[in-house]
Amino acid sequence: MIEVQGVAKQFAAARGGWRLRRAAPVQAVREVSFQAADGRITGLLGPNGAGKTTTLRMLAGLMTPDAGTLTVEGVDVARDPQAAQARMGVLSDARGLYPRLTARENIVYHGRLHGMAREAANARAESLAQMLEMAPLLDRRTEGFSQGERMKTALARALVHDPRHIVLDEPTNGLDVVATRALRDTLRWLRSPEGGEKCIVFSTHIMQEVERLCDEVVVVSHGRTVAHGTVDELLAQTGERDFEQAFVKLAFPEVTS
Ligand SMILES: Nc1ncnc2c1ncn2[C@@H]1O[C@H](COP(=O)(O)OP(=O)(O)OP(=O)(O)O)[C@@H](O)[C@H]1O
Repeated sequence: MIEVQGVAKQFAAARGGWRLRRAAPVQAVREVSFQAADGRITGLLGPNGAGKTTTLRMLAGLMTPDAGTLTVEGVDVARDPQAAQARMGVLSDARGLYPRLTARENIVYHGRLHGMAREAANARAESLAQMLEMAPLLDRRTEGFSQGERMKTALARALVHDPRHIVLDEPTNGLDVVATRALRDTLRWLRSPEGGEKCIVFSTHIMQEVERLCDEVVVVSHGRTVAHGTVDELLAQTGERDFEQAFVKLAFPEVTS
């Protein structure tokens, strides 16, 4: 279970050009709260700039919140980032692969960072490659990989230590329809009892992604959680039949009221 309670994050924004005056700080996240249960796929849905990536970076322990708490299986991410990271697989927006290493080396290296023995990490890389249909890629250097190949490698790397919690930032970005379907199938399997009933959180601004995949939806707008529920609950709450219309009502009340 992942719990995010009242998190906030501000960035100091520097003004560019020859005028080195200070610009107003950016309040990227104002008050985001949600719970994500095991065996469920929870989607963080919001427009561009809503604060999704910043929230997931705080959850991954890559930056500390100014306020609020984030816990993974009860472990406070800010207090004990290593223990929280051991329980989490993170696919960040920047896939961040080492281009000179092969896909296998990228995956095994990550497993080693999580304390796995080389043989165990290698065996896991092989089984993940089968599951993600990327076996032919395993021994190629990742330099020059396509978006889809990069995503699969990064996902295998995130899953190498068999984490109970999986956090993905816009995982379908740049993927074609076949790769997107394969990713959806993988996430559904990871949610199932056979796949280990993982707790899966992912961010997106794609409505169809949420309708097809999510058990729970957290709508984030202007740095705040503005709604949380199943797709059907959000439709009922807004009195809409079309989810895109419901989302616009929830995320941009100033436009629709
Ligand atoms: N390092 C940073 N420095 C300054 N401002 C930042 C920084 N990171 C994010 N922001 C700002 O914080 C706000 C929220 O950004 P964030 O990337 O979290 O949104 P998002 O919901 O993921 O958007 P998108 O869907 O476009 O990726 C934006 O206005 C962004 O410009």
